[in-house]
Amino acid sequence: VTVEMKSSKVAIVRMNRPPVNALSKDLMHGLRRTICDLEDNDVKGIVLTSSSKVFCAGLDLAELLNPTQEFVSSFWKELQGLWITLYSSRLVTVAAVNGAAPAAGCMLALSCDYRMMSSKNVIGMNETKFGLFPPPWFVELMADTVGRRKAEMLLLQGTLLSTEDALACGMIDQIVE
Ligand SMILES: CCCCC/C=C\C/C=C\C=C\CC(=O)SCCNC(=O)CCNC(=O)[C@H](O)C(C)(C)COP(=O)(O)OP(=O)(O)OC[C@H]1O[C@@H](n2cnc3c(N)ncnc32)[C@H](O)[C@@H]1OP(=O)(O)O
Repeated sequence: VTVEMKSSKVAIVRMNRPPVNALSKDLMHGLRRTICDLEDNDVKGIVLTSSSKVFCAGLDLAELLNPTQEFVSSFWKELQGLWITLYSSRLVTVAAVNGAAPAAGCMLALSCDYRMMSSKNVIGMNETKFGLFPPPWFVELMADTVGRRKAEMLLLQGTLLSTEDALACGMIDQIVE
């Protein structure tokens, strides 16, 4: 995770884990630590973005291949901790979604106060496409953002929306070129 101060009050927080910013336990820990440190340093707002062409590919599936029970438990704790920290942060949080944002990548964006996204990208929770259903707090984030019925349809079908469709249903707030 890298931090660039745009002024004394606003920080650009970039996920920097090539190639796709898959959320490993370490990346989630780094993001949470960074947000907490900025909160402690009188910063007012952050822009969460990526230093590569993918915003965030969701959970690191490689790390979740044959994990120990202990690892799964600590991974899960880190994921919940990151979500709680970002969602409940006192900072004004803006997601600058500058690449694909599937699954937990979408969760990160929806946990922010405002979402801008570049065109020709995709965002959504596609978990059902690989036989899983998103955790309840992902579901609530989606329902709070686009409405319960729309969320139900998107989640059941594991839809990844284009930038334009995401704007149309309120999943994002602005398209930025
Ligand atoms: C703690 C226990 C948890 C258990 C879970 C149980 C319950 C919860 C239920 C579900 C929760 C799920 C949340 C998730 O986030 S799951 C992750 C879902 N993510 C995806 O489906 C995205 C998959 N990736 C893509 O679609 C594309 O890679 C992407 C559009 C992001 C980028 O495309 P691009 O063409 O640029 O790059 P690729 O060539 O496809 O990939 C490059 C490289 O990166 C690897 N990779 C991609 N995504 C992941 C990933 N999520 N985790 C790990 N690695 C990933 C890909 O394999 C390539 O590797 P290599 O071939 O170059 O070695």
